[in-house]
This record gives sequence, structure tokens and C-alpha cells, in this order.
Amino acid sequence: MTQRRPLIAANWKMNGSCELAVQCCETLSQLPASNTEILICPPVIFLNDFPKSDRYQLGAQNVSSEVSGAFTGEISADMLAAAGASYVIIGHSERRALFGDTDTLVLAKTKRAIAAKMTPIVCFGETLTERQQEKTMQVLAQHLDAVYAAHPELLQHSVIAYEPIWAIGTGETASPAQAQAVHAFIRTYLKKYDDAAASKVRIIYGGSVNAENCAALFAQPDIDGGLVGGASLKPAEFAAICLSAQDS
Ligand SMILES: O=C(CO)COP(=O)(O)O
Repeated sequence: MTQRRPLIAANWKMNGSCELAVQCCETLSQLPASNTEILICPPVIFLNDFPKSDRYQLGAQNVSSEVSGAFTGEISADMLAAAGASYVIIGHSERRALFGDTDTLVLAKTKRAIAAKMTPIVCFGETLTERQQEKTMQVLAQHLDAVYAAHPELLQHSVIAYEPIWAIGTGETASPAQAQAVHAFIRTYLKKYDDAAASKVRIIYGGSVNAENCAALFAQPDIDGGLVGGASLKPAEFAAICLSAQDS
């Protein structure tokens, strides 16, 4: 890791309970103070089950692209911020694949999050077929362009998550070298939008991160933390992952 502040984010997806929230707080509150930023993104219904703490921040897993109005089932950026979310995950591959989150929506949601003073964690990643066809960088470039080409000013307010779709929930992680190569590509590519912001932006890795494989990933120069799914539902393992980021 580098001079950029490490960020370890838990994406609970549609899992968890208020009991897990309580357990998670207790476990994280025992961690020694450090420079690592810890973030929990539970289903929004549980945001209020987390007591305020300087050990962790809270985030959401999605946000409406609209400000307010007749959008049944949606939650606006201002509402999430008022509920205590300081981050929001945008464009997760599950949203893109299952809920129609297009590049256009990802851009609109990113703008809304920033306008509400939240930090968007904007997710990008290739499918297995795209990787096998050696199209990873091309696909990423296209999706990065969709958000940042016309709006380079958004980059300084963003966190980027690289989540290869073939590594999500499969137990198959990108090797540290594979992940580093893509993170370095993303950082270099982003320099054309804003050189200073590209050096500073945190690029976190997601896809089967666990307590065993995290140290080698976090030791890579362009990997600034992790976006953790399954392993974040086990408080002790998530705490171990957070500790590992402190040591790297
Ligand atoms: O999608 C992810 C985080 O957003 C990764 O999920 P897993 O850690 O369960 O593979």
C-alpha cells in the first residue's frame, strides 16, 4: 500500500441483521486505532443499528439517480446522508447485471452522491469471457470513460473499486499480480482526466477477499484497500482483514 489512506469496506449485500450489526460494532471497537479507514455498507434498514463510532463509517449499497418525487422504492442521496451514510457503492456488477444500472445511471448516481457530500465507490470489472479474450483493459477504459470523460471533476471525490466479475462470490481471487496490473492500468488511464486526482484516488480491490489472501493484495503499490463481500459477514474475519491493511 502507499501514502494513500487504506480503505477497507464491507459490502453486506442483502445479508445481515441488527444482531450482526451489534456484533460487528463490538468486534471493530476492539481494534487498535490506526490510519485505516473502515467502512460498513449494510442494507440501509440497518444503518441505525450501528452506534456512532470513530472506528468506522457507514455507507449504502445504492442510491437513486433522482433527487425526490414519485420513484417508488428508491432512496435519495440526501436521505442516505441524513441516515448517516458517508459513502455509497455505485455500479456494483450485481446492480449492473440484475437491476439495469447502465453507465448513464452510474454517472447520474455518482453526481447525486457527490452533491449530497457522500463519497461514491464506483465499481468496475470485467467478465470471465472478457478476460479470456484479453479485453480487460479495453472494457475498463470504456466504463471509466462513461463516468469520467465528460466529468473529470468527479474523480477527486471518488473511490474506485476494481471488482473482476469472475472473482465475486466464487472463491477465486485475482492474484496479487493480476490485480496490481489492473489497478496500475486504471490509475495511469485516469491521469488523462486529472493527473493529480489520479495519483490520489484510492483504488480498492473486491472479489473473494478473505483473511488469508488480503495481506498479499494490500501489499501491492496500487491496491489501496478492499471491498469485501462474504468475509465481511464474519466480524472476526473482517476485523482481521482491517488489521492486515494496517500492517501493509
Ligand atoms: O462483490 C463483492 C464486494 O462488493 C465481493 O464479494 P465477495 O467478497 O463475496 O466475493
